[in-house]
Amino acid sequence: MTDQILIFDTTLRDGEQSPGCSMNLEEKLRVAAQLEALGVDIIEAGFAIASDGDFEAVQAVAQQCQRAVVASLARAARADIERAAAALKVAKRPRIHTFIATSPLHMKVKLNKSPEQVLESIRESVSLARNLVDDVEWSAEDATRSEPEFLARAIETAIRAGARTINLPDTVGYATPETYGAMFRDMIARVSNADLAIFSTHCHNDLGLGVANTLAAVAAGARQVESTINGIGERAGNAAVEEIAMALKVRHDVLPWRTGIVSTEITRASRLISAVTGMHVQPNKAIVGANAFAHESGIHQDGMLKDSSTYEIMTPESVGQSHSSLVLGKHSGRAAFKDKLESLGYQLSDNEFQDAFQRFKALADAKKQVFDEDIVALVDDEVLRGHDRIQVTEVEVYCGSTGPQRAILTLSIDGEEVTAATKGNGPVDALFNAVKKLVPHDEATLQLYEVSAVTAGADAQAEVSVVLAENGRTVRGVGAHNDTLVASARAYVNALNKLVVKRGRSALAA
Ligand SMILES: CC(=O)SCCNC(=O)CCNC(=O)[C@H](O)C(C)(C)COP(=O)(O)OP(=O)(O)OC[C@H]1O[C@@H](n2cnc3c(N)ncnc32)[C@H](O)[C@@H]1OP(=O)(O)O
Ligand SMILES: CC(C)C(=O)C(=O)O
Repeated sequence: MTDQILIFDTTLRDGEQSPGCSMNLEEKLRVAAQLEALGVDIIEAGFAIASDGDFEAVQAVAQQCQRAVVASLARAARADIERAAAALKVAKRPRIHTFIATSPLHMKVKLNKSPEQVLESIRESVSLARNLVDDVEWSAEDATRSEPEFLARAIETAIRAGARTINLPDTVGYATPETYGAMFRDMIARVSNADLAIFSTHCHNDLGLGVANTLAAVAAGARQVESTINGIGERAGNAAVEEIAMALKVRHDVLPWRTGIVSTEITRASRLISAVTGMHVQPNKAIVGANAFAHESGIHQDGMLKDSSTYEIMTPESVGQSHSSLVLGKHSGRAAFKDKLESLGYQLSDNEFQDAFQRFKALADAKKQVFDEDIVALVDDEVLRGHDRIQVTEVEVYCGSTGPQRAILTLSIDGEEVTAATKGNGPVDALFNAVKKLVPHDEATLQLYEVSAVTAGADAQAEVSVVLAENGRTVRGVGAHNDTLVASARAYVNALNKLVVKRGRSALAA
């Protein structure tokens, strides 16, 4: 038995059955082009009878595809099969994929047919399809809830009628790896003409087992797998092609099968599907999630900096991503912080580094994500005020709709702490009055007070600029903090320090 697994991509058919994921013709053509670049073997382009739009899409994809087989789905009904054949007329390699349910529940309740009538439908539909195209796939819908005895008879009938691919879907995601693998082993052994067909998997993710079930079926002899990009599909979705392909690649030691998937095209395919369907990939999704190659915790980041194989079982490049990322947050340690500072062009002394790290940890505690701009603001702020004689130690502000607003400010002046409580017309005014009370500078006037956010988000750091003028001297102070008022106090005091320097080294008062 070959070790090559055919990849049947049904993003354009079952994937499109995800609520809200309809794609227009132009989008389907772009997706089909990317699926060919990705190296899938069969593209299920749609369900030709479903609508004129679906017919046109199947036809256009069939016309465009150069290498992949193009399939259309069809019920066990003459009109469906003839419509599929018509849409596929222009295909280089057409396939009709016809299906009917084989479980007692579906046959009785949904189809209102006896098992014998279903067998007759299989005979008729597959024969008709075979008269129209050479390549016919037959699916036993709800195979995993079908009686094994009857399922085997149905498969035998489909193969005898000319189907060369037999798909045994877990339509409602009910199987487990053990039961799904056992079903394939059982059918391949039991069906007398099984050797004439390729057996195929089609797994839904209702219990989150789609990929595990697919791999179990491959181990049991399936040689085609049906899946979708990003795992989109009816209800909880289908098995994700990128997960299957990478599992086979990364764990080839225990999963000794190959696919034609060009893994470096995976990320491009995933992003295209997200863009055209508007269905975003969850960040922690395997292979293609935004966090799949992102590391936040210090111990992992330290390991990654020493050797990426400590915490990555595949490289981001192997799935088409440019690099891993070390995301700075409250779990990060010194190694990652130092690496980030170096990449931003900073060379700090040991003391400066330790101070900056303390402040980074405090910021990370208060903020969900620390961006590069935050680090720049934080370090610049630290370096700027490192030698200031007047430092902001503590800020407390009481504000609200009923004034006057009040501030309690503690400054350290040449190492000595002093505190003042003041009122003002607004919290910033109250704060600046406190500075004036602690370090009188009556001749200085505030020329500018400006606040901007360092990054996006309600928890962004504020960067404040203050310009003070005194007797023809103008100085600008800046301050950054995730509390705008603390940033304001720092900016004002930074400007004041510069004024003191301009006055002459020892003169705190004008
Ligand atoms: C497991 C799967 O994913 S199967 C694919 C599911 N995908 C889709 O259904 C998307 C496209 N579907 C459609 O556009 C429409 O359902 C159509 C055009 C196929 C059919 O539309 P309608 O004729 O209005 O029928 P409707 O959808 O209401 O009901 C389905 C009919 O198909 C019958 N049917 C279901 N499966 C099959 C089958 N494999 N073979 C034959 N008949 C079937 C049902 O018994 C029902 O027949 P009834 O009307 O005599 O009771
Ligand atoms: C039509 C078949 C292949 C299907 O989509 C399913 O059973 O889930």
